Amino acid sequence: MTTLVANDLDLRAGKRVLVEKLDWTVGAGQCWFVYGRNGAGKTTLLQTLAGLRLPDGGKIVLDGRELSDWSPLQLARRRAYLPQSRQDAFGFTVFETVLAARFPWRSEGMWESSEDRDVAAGALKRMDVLELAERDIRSLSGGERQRVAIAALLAQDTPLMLLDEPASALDLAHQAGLMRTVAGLSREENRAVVMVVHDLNLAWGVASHVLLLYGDGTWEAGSCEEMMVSEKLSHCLHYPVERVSCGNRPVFVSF
Ligand SMILES: Nc1ncnc2c1ncn2[C@@H]1O[C@H](COP(=O)(O)OP(=O)(O)OP(=O)(O)O)[C@@H](O)[C@H]1O
Repeated sequence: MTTLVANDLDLRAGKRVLVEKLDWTVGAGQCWFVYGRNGAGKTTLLQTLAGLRLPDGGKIVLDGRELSDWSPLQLARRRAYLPQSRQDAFGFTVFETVLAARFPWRSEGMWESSEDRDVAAGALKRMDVLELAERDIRSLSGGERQRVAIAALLAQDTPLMLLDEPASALDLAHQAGLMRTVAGLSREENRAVVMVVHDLNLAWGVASHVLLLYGDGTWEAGSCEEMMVSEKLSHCLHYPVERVSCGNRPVFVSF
């Protein structure tokens, strides 16, 4: 059962305080959405949670051990991180790209096992890109490339998943499919998920919790029901957001 704890966490960028004294726990089976306007510090937070950047104060503890005490290999088996953007310098195939995410699990030598190949193929299928397996990664559209990147994250098969704007390049149907996948990962597979998304309507029904970053160091964290209310969202996004009812679910609108 994985647990990620931010303890008195400070994040800064130059002279700006992005996050101050964040005390926050992400548990197995929880799905956290992180909201904030551009520059609020969402990516900085995810990079810090992934262990790719040191905190400016406080600490992050994963499964009882401070993040900086984990070896890169141990960490790669515990958490997967989807960055906001990526560049492909080499002409690997889609399948090779996803297979590379299995590297932390290769027990002996450099060669992948049949299990690694099965997991990679399963992740590609789950993201609806299996038919692209033999294509040069550089030939994909933006949305296809994004789905392959998410497949690589799934293939890494970690109890903690950190995703930075995974839905940004996806069409409506694939956004919905991604949200179903994420909901399944947290609810059925008991993974801990932290996700940055700008679309408020994608969160409902998928997120169990929401972290609001107000951009001046302050923050609020709580259940989806508590956090996703007009007043808090409008304050967080510096733009009026109305929560209205549509059938039996709320919809978030702004003009
Ligand atoms: N090396 C740096 N020096 C100064 N400022 C920086 C540096 N790196 C990041 N920043 C600033 O830190 C702030 C937070 O950046 P971050 O990428 O975390 O924001 P974000 O909430 O993810 O934004 P977006 O929604 O645009 O992706 C931004 O204002 C950014 O310009």
